[in-house]
Amino acid sequence: MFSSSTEEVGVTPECGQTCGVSPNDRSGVNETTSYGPPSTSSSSSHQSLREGSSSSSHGLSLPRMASGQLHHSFTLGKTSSSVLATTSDSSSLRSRGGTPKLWRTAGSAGATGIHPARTPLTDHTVTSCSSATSTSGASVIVAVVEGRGLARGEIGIASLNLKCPELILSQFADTGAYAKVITKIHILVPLEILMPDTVSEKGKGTKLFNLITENFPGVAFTAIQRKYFNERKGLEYIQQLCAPEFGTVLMEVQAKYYCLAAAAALLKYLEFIQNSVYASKSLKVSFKGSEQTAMIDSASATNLELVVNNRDHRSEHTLLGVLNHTKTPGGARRLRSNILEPLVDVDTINIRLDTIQELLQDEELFFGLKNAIGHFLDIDQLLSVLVQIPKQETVQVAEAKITHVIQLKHTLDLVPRLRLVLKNCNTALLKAYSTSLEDNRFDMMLEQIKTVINDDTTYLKGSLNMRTQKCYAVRPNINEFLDIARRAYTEIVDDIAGLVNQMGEKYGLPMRTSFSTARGFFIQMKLEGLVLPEGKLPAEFIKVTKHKNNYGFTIADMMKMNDRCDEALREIFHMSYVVTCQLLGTVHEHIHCLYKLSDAVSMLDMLLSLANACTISDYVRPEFTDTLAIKQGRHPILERIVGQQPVSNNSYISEGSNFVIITGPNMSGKSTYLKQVALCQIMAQIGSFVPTEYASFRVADQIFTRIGVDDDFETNSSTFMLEMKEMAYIIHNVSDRSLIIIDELGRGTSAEEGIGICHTVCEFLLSLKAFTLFATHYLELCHLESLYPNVENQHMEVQHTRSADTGAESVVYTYLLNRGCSEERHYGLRAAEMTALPSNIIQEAKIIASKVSQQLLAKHHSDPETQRQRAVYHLATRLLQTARNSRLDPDSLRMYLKGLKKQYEAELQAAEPPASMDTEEE
Ligand SMILES: Nc1ncnc2c1ncn2[C@@H]1O[C@H](COP(=O)(O)OP(=O)(O)OP(=O)(O)O)[C@@H](O)[C@H]1O
Repeated sequence: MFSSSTEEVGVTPECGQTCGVSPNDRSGVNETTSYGPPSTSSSSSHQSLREGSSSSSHGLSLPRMASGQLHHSFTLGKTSSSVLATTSDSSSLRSRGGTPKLWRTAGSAGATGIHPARTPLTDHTVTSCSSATSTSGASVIVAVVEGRGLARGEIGIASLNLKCPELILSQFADTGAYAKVITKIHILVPLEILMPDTVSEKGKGTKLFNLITENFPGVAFTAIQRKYFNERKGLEYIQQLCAPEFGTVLMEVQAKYYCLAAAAALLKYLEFIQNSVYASKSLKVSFKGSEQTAMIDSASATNLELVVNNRDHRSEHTLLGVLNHTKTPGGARRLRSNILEPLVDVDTINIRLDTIQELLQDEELFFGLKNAIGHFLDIDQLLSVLVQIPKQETVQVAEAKITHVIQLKHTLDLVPRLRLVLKNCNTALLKAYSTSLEDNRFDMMLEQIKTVINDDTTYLKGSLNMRTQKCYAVRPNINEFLDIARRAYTEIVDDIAGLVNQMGEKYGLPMRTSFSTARGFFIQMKLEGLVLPEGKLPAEFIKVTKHKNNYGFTIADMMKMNDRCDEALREIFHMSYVVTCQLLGTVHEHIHCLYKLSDAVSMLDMLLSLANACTISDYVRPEFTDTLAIKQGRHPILERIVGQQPVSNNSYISEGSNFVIITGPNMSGKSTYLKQVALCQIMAQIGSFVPTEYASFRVADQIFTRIGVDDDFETNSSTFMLEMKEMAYIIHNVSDRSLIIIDELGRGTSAEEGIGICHTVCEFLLSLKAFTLFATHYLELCHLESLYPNVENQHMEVQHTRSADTGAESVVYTYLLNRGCSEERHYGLRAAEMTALPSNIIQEAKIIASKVSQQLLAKHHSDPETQRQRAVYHLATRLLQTARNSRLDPDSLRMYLKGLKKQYEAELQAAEPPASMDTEEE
């Protein structure tokens, strides 16, 4: 069967030379006439390559991490139910039976919560992961360790992306629901999680372990002996592996024992599972505390559909989908991680906004940059493979190495173009990137590469194209045997084209040569208008497949030629590998400048993407003040879904009015409005323009949401428990600079209890300076506005129309937000009227509902505690205003305060029982 990667070579029966592999295409290859003796014996070196000989025999001069670290590869699918004997040296970590002693996996996932199934981490896993957003594309291994005893709650995390050679460390305090750990791991999209084996001793897991296995059921979990979580070893590893330009991280982490311990276990584990080790001084190591970014817990990220759509995981109706116009995998990854962890530093945000503004104003720069960036490959992934030293040398490794050199050349070839585009830019960030790209290491590497690799060798899409590039990558006259092998290869390819010609003529059929990685060369024929001799395919056509509108097949001679072709290629790749290894050895010392390039390309790609989003819809540059003020804000995802501008709304939240209660009937747009505010806030904090006419934000250090899940997939009790857990998390973690979105709290229980919970939660949040938007169906909560000066009631307006024919009333949703509490009553019953419920039931329900609400209202107004609270808050507000505005002299102020005291006493007397005056006297 033909895969979609099947390529047509374009060889027509009359043009056998157009396979793209003709020697005429490669200047110089055919000109080689004298072949001196080989520098190494062709047969012996070839043999050693197959057998996985030591790299030194091929002159591979990349430094190894340490001697004695050439471990055997092993099968990861195997599990061991017991911890093998422990010894300290690394060689003893190797299992005699093939399973290393470093880790253990539980015998049964059910009993312990350990998931024994692990995804083998092979080269294939590394290279086949391409999605930046889905878990299927996961390539990050995370090690997590928690302090014990008094240090419980102190968490150390180390993670390494197999596609990006950056070791990220973090350490922070996290107790209770361990929301920070869970959120951090969610953001990393792990392929595998490592923890010390002590987290699940005797079948009983620690709270953190249970939470992690519950939250990441599809992620492989591996328990590693606790002794490998060794901070001293972690520090040694980092000293050994960290690239010099990131050396300052050592100062940051040297006393952060838990993240160092996690790093030790992670790096030791990676040594075993990957068939390679990281070269010395090659890794980017960074410490990411939680203070530089705003914290968005994973439930909130899900509620707001930041990177995944809740209904359809493949849908692009997410904030990432709206903003993602990136051209490179690195850019997409950066955008995703920024959305999940927006910035908190206003200066950095403004620098990004300046850049976007410049990109929007300067069309030439915008398109120039877009073109330059669009050709870059995944530089992180390239770096990752370049800084790893394979422990085995196989034909695949050799072929991959040549590809990496071609990719490196392709990448470096693009640098001058990028420099040129950035040359005349004005804003700080673009200037900084322009300066950082002036680094002459890029040119030095390219010069060195060009001494060995052909000038026109470049990265191309398509398996045959790349095969050709690899085949002719090394310049002629560098290795005589290579030139001979290439000549042989070219001849075989020409023979194949000739054979297809002959076959076409023999049977009078329109055949053409095709190529796919799986089949090699084969023959293709269009089904359309095909008249077969004797109505069937000739018997010598074998391995026939039918795909779409084509027959694919081969013949015995062609299969033999394919074998000869492969043999010639093996020779070519082997000899090219030796040359490219030597080349990489010489450029290796400069390779770290690619970290700079990767940073520049991913950031520029992300900013271009954000600028691009502004050209699709009308976005404006946000400001940062102490107030959240939005004029005509729109929901960015809804706008994308409906394809036209949704109804826009204003928002205003300030310190003096930091709690907004939003009421309105079902379907009136409350949830949409709440999410819109949070999404605009996040967009602004990643440095994006926002879908409004004007917007000012107060930087939020945390964004919390409590948004109801769909009733149909949660039972009432579990909905309620979830609500309570989410609220508990908010209450424990909220700060004065948080943004909180709460939608329909307390609906998973009785109305009375629901109102009680909402009331108490509101009062707690009202004591903070956090900005809160609280949507509810409990109209009783609107009275908080009269009790607290910082509460403001708003409602979603609806209109009623009556049909002239039937007299039936219907509701028109305006989606407009207005001041005050909703006037709508019993809208739930009105919604029920539209269903098949019998009318007598609805009438009865209306009567009961009206009685209950009258009783509740009367009870509330006569409640002494409510009156006392009202008096206290009136006094507090007046005192606050006086303190702020007063220019009174001391005597007048005293008189004024006495007056206030009398007024307060009078208000208190109206409430029963009388309250003590102690507090007020003070
Ligand atoms: N500003 C808007 N402009 C256009 N359409 C909107 C707007 N806001 C909401 N809608 C539409 O109305 C639908 C219902 O909105 P939403 O779910 O926000 O209502 P709600 O008041 O939260 O309802 P409920 O109380 O039942 O949860 C949305 O799915 C959306 O299609």
